[in-house]
Amino acid sequence: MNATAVLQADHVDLVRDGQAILQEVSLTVRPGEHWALLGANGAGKSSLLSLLGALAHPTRGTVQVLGHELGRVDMRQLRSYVGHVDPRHALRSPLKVQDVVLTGLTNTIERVPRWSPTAEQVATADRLIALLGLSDRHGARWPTLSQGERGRTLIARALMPSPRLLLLDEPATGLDVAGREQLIERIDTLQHTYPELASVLVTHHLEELPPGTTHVLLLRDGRALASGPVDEVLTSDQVSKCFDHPIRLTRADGRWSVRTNRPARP
Ligand SMILES: Nc1ncnc2c1ncn2[C@@H]1O[C@H](COP(=O)(O)OP(=O)(O)OP(=O)(O)O)[C@@H](O)[C@H]1O
Repeated sequence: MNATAVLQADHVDLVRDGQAILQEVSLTVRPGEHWALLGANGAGKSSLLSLLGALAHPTRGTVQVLGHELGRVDMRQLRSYVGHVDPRHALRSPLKVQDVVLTGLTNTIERVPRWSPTAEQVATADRLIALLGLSDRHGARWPTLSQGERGRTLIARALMPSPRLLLLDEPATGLDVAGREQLIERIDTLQHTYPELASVLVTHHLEELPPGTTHVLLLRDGRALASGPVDEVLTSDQVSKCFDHPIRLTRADGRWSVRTNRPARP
């Protein structure tokens, strides 16, 4: 593995029920890099993220997460070093925000009976709650949180064990425009606060890309269409091919927007 890489996938294939979901996908993520996995519905983004988060094994090829090759290490232990933010977080108890964030230390969804955090761990949780803009919701209970507040709580939770890698699976799905903007602002803040942290964010909306995105992998039908620094990969031409639609891509103040590229009217 590349000595400095946080993640390295080499020629990865993933087959499920006889169907090729990923083919020949390679990706190297280094500290401080912020990758976006972009592609249409069904392109294979979440499947790739599940390999990077040590939730599944590749059918062929190798995946190394934090220097450990999947298949040769205890996947459960490896998972505890990766901050994985899954919007389908199945919490049933009405835990307070602070308690939800603290479950990041036990890597469990519910609170572990008879486990209690140290004063230092509680202070870390409070610092992360503030970083994610949730100080005024500190004591609020999970069922009363808005979807945006839940998403930011889960990012704070994922950061509790000081991971070197943060995986974000469609973090802005279902958010209104204010919720989306607050999320992007907080992701921007945390990227500046932890300059060594690497991240991989899955989305199909280019408007949701944080301005700190450094690299992009465009996936189409399970294959990498293009991969590399954001300015080289995010072109109207390549994004049009990725989504199989004529797209005009523009960037302003570090953010992207897309329109259908219609021929000019005579
Ligand atoms: N366990 C599985 N068995 C069979 N097919 C699967 C399985 N998991 C995913 N697939 C298929 O693999 C393809 C890629 O799915 P995946 O969820 O990775 O795509 P995605 O790019 O994340 O899509 P979306 O943007 O809609 O979330 C889809 O066609 C999906 O139906």
